[in-house]
This record gives sequence, C-alpha cells and structure tokens, in this order.
Amino acid sequence: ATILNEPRLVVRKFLARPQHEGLGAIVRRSIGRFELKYFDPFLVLDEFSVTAPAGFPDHPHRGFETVTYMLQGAVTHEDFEGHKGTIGAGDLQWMTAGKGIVHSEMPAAQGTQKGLQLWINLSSKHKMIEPRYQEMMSKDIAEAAQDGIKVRVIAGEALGTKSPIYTRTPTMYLDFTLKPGAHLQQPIPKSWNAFVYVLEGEGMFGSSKSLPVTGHHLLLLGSGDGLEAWNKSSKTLRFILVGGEPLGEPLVQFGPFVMNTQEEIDQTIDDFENYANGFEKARHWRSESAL
Ligand SMILES: Nc1ccc(F)c(C(=O)c2c[nH]c3ncc(Cl)cc23)c1F
Ligand SMILES: [Fe+3]
Repeated sequence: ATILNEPRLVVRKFLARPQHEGLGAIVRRSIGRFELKYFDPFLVLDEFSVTAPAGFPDHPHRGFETVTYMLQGAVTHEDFEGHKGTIGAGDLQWMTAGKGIVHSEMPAAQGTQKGLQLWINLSSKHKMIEPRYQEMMSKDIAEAAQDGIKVRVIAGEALGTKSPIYTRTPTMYLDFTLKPGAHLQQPIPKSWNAFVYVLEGEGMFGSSKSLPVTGHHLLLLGSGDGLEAWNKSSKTLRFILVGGEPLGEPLVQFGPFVMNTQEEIDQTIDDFENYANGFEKARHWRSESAL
C-alpha cells in the first residue's frame, strides 16, 4: 500500500570521517563539519568511539540539547549538580542544557564505547531554561516491528508507536533495522528538515533506483512527505532517521555555547568564567573522573 505521496529524495550525501575530539576520543562528525555547519535545528551529529583513559572530561554546554544514544559499551556522565549515571548499549540520555550544564562523559567499561551524540538547538525563548534530563534504559524504549522492519522510537512516532520523550524543539529520532527485502515508508512532517545516518549494511533511500549507501554516510533529504527506503542487499540494514522543525533564528556558536547574538555569547563566556547566571556550581566542582 502506498503511504507517501511525495517521497523525499536525497539531496546531499556526506561520508563522516574520523577526527579527534575531547581528550583522545575519536568522532565521525557529519553535521557540524565545515561543509555542513548547521542543518536547522541540528548543530552536531557525532558517531563517537572512545576507549579509556580517553573521554570527554569536564566541559560546559548552554543553549541547546545533547542526545546521547549508546550503540556499544557504556559511558558514565556526571554533572556539577551531582547528577550522575551510566548509559549502556541501547540506552538514551536526552539532556536539555538550557542555561547551563558542566559535566563529564567518560568510558564506563573496558574496551571501546561507541554511540551517537546529536546536538539539537533550542529556540531563543528556551535557551535559558533550567537544565533537565530525560533518560531511558534500552528495555524501556518503545519498539515496533512489521514486514521485516524493526524500529526503536527514540523520539516521535513510527509504525503506530510513540516515544514519551518531550521534544522542546519538535523532533523525531527513529532507529530502523530492515531485514533483506524490506521496504519502508515513514511519514515526516513536510515543514521539517530530515536526514538519514547509516549505521550498518547498505540501503537505498528516496528512490529504489538510487545507488546503495553504506555505513558512516549522512544523507540530507529534500522536500516531501516522508522517507522511502529499501534493503535490496543480503545483509541487515540499520540507520537512524532524524527530523526536526527548523527554528529559523540567527545562530552564533562558540564551541559548546550556542546563542543568537555575539553579545549573548560574550555574556555566556563571562558567566562561565565568573561562575554566574547558571554556572555558579562550576566554581568548586570537578568530576571524579578528572585525571
Ligand atoms: N564543546 C566540546 C568540546 C569537546 C568535546 F569533546 C565535547 C564533547 O563532550 C563531545 C563532542 N562530541 C561528543 N560525542 C559524544 C560524547 Cl559522550 C561527548 C562529545 C564538547 F561538547
Ligand atoms: Fe557534553
């Protein structure tokens, strides 16, 4: 049965290559790299790989959200409010930094920890809200399966299944696994920007005559009412589909500070250096993992 009237075509394709980030960590950055600095409302998509003692030691965030989804291993996060936890394979941490968070994100186990971290911008009216976490264990993430398709619904809705995650900036985040031969039609609100990031196997996206796309590739989708995908290979295909409502606001970014004007960035740097306006607890806090 045809669900989509106007399947979105792939308008740009990027191979995410490894680069250094944090302290000795490796990330494949697709959104946020030079050629694709911002895909409104998305600032960064990192496919990270980190092995102790490397990691992401104490660092701040203001003005956006980080969504960490573990694929292998585990990461312990710890912030300046004393909020601490470990996210293991399949677990999710949706962190709304708002007016300010200082935290560390370090390997929690031996071996290589792998996952995805997506940075979602907040609208000017939400940039200075109180920080907030929404955390889900793998077993609690909504799953649905149908016709050779399995979906884990991180945010939004798919195959009639909804996620409980509240997305301030309206967002969908779907983890799809397609068996050989499967064909997917997933609606996406027409006004949203959307992309696919392939994790495993090879798939066709947008048109069944398009070239197969393999892992570590980011595909920007054009206009239309949804994503159509095919797995015509003999292996399992796994990818994430992420979409969000563009904010359409000015963007001024200084590393982990994302505001709307240079003055707000200057003020943020001043707040951070003077432990003020949301960064008070950074004055005496150091993570236990600090070397
Ligand atoms: N500003 C800035 C500077 C340096 C960093 F390393 C970071 C940072 O923590 C991360 C960058 N990508 C990541 N993917 C996964 C995880 Cl768990 C953390 C990060 C950061 F935010
Ligand atoms: Fe962080």
